[in-house]
Amino acid sequence: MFGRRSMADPPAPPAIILAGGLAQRMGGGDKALRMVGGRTLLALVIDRLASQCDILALSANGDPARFADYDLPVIADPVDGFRGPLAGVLAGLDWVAEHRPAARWMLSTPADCPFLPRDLVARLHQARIDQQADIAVAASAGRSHPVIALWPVGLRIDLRRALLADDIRKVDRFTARYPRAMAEWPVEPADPFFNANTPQDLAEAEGLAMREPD
Ligand SMILES: Nc1nc2c(ncn2[C@@H]2O[C@H](COP(=O)(O)OP(=O)(O)OP(=O)(O)O)[C@@H](O)[C@H]2O)c(=O)[nH]1
Ligand SMILES: [Mg+2]
Repeated sequence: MFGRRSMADPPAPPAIILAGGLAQRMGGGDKALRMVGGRTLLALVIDRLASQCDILALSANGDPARFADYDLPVIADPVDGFRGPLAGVLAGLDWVAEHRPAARWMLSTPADCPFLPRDLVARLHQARIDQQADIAVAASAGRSHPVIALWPVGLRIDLRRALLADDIRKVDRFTARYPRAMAEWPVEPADPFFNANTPQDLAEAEGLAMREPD
């Protein structure tokens, strides 16, 4: 029947906000704590995700005290020596398996996308169901955003092996091994996946934030 799902809506997933990178293009330090419109990127991401997710956790290394204002669990990357967003995804999946054992899915997003869509989880789940895929990835303007994705928690076993044994670092290279759904968002009036990599991007985000309704 049109407009009706064959299954009950999946419960809101836990989400991991990736903030464990070196932010080299930003000049180093914590990109997540850089300001846009008087608020940190992290605060803006939390605002976008809180109503869509069961619990939020932050993927970051070093002293967690610098994130104390946000009242989130802070999860360090595994110490096996691999780096990159997949290390944060794996740490997140392991954390979810331990702390949310009933959860089947986990959302990942970067900490530097301040305008994430409010229907991110709903549309990723729908894409996964419609396209009969294991992983759902966000896209805009015909480009996928590999770290903005819905992951099955059970994939952590394969992911650990891919990182340790196969030396896989690129998110795309790993997810390409599985049936993968894409959910595309419109870029008008603005790309919801705008991400801030450089100080110039922060200045651009200021302008975009002023046009946002909230
Ligand atoms: N947990 C974790 N997250 C990472 C790691 N590397 C990148 N990320 C996160 O993945 C997301 C996308 O990465 P980038 O936009 O390249 O961020 P970045 O690596 O900090 O920035 P650059 O050094 O300028 O490339 C960001 O939210 C990063 O914080 C990592 O080694 N561990
Ligand atoms: Mg990087």
